[in-house]
Amino acid sequence: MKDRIESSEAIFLQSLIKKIEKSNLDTASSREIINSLQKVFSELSDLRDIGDYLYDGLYITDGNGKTLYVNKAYTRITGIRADEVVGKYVDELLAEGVYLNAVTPEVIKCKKQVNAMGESLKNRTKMLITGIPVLDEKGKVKKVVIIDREITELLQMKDDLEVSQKKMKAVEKDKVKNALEVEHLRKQQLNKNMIGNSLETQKVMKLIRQIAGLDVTVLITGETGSGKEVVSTEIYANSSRKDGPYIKVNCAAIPANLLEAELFGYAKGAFTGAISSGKIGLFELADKGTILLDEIGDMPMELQSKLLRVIQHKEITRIGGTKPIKLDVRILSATNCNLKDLVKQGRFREDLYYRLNVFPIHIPPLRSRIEDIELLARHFLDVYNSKYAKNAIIDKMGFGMLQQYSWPGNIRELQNILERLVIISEQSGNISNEQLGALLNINPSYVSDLVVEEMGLKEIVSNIEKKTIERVLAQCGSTRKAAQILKIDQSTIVKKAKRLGIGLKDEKMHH
Ligand SMILES: Nc1ncnc2c1ncn2[C@@H]1O[C@H](COP(=O)(O)OP(=O)(O)OP(=O)(O)O)[C@@H](O)[C@H]1O
Repeated sequence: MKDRIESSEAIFLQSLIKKIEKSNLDTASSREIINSLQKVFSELSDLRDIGDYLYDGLYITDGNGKTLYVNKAYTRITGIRADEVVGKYVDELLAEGVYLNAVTPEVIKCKKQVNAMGESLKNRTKMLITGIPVLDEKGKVKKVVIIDREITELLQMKDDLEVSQKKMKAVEKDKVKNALEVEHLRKQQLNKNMIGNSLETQKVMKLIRQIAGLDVTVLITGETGSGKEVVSTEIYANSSRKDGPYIKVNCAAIPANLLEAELFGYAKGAFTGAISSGKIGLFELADKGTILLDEIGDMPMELQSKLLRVIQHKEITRIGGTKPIKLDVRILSATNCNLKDLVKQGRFREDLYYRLNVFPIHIPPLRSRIEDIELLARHFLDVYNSKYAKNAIIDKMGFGMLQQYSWPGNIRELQNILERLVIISEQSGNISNEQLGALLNINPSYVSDLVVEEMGLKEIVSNIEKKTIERVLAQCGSTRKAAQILKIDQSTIVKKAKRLGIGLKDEKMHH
């Protein structure tokens, strides 16, 4: 430690001793001088201690760049010990390669404060270097004080900050992307027009157009899967509330004991186990918008009374709450039950039935709007072909079979069957009538009246001939064997194949 200021102390001491020797002083004066020398010593070591307490590195040179002092922090930051530099000129140290560059020469040259960024060659610590000149009364540089501030951590923090800022930006971007996707899906859902060109569907569409804009309560009835939710969405999408919320509640899917809390919410501390802050109900969520109460026939009696009050007073009270909350909600309800029958059986409140049934829309079952079937089937073929990257095709007879089926599950069932057909379809794209028949559980050879009307006997026979020859050829692999099975000449098979457009490529290859 002593080394660090040894040279400057030594010079100072030597000059003092010389002075004592030159001036023949008596012992008392000598003692006095020695006393003051000791005082200076102690002050110097005090200064040294103070320097060692500093957190920043301190490097002091004289006006010629000769290193006089470095503190402990300097060694900590740069990894350079005091004895490696004290007493040496900065130029010397640069030549030795202890430093790659230094600010001291620059400070001496311009006599001004110099700031620079540096990096220790020993331990790669990054630092901010400030060089300050100490000038004498003539303006000459007496000392240069260099302060080294370690900034590795600071730079690391800056890097970390940049990384987290980037992450935050990515999250923000994702949020925007997701919001756009949700909006896109919402629009897609809303724009998903009802498909159907039958007279019955056209009638339903006309009703929707008539009442969508009026704030009337609508009861939508129809068999399961017939499109009640589709109709409800169409009403909402074409109403003045289309920018407000659209809440769908399936009254049959929520257990009866939870339905009340779901619909009306509950107040703070309403019951043990409830969220202490209370819970907003679906009616409140639907404020300024539309609520669809699906499967309304499954609503428990006690809730029916509460719903009636909501409709009459246009306000709700949360469970356990005292304050009624005013609401502006359009109510649409849907059911596949006959509500009138339920009223007769005492399972549905008559007053509520009339309140809900202000405007009824009934959707006929799919089997009674046969004209819609091909259009819907083509639509679902497109949807699932693109979903599964397939090219499934249904021929005229196939459509005939679809029209023949009774569709107890209505459009949902048609949609499911089409999805399964696309999944099992071969690469060639053709869906065989056997496959279709197996899925519908009907005999494929059965020809519907509609097919008869549309195709005529000749085409029906050709069709059956083609399908049969194709199937037998696929089974036995040669025209010769197929001829045996079908009990006709081989040449007839070849001729028919040519006429009906049946490829015999595989067989040629076998020969
Ligand atoms: N006219 C239509 N055009 C296109 N798709 C339709 C049509 N009607 C119904 N669908 C489709 O059929 C499926 C069943 O329709 P939806 O859910 O509206 O029936 P639902 O009567 O509400 O059924 P549930 O009685 O089970 O509640 C849905 O996937 C829907 O998109």
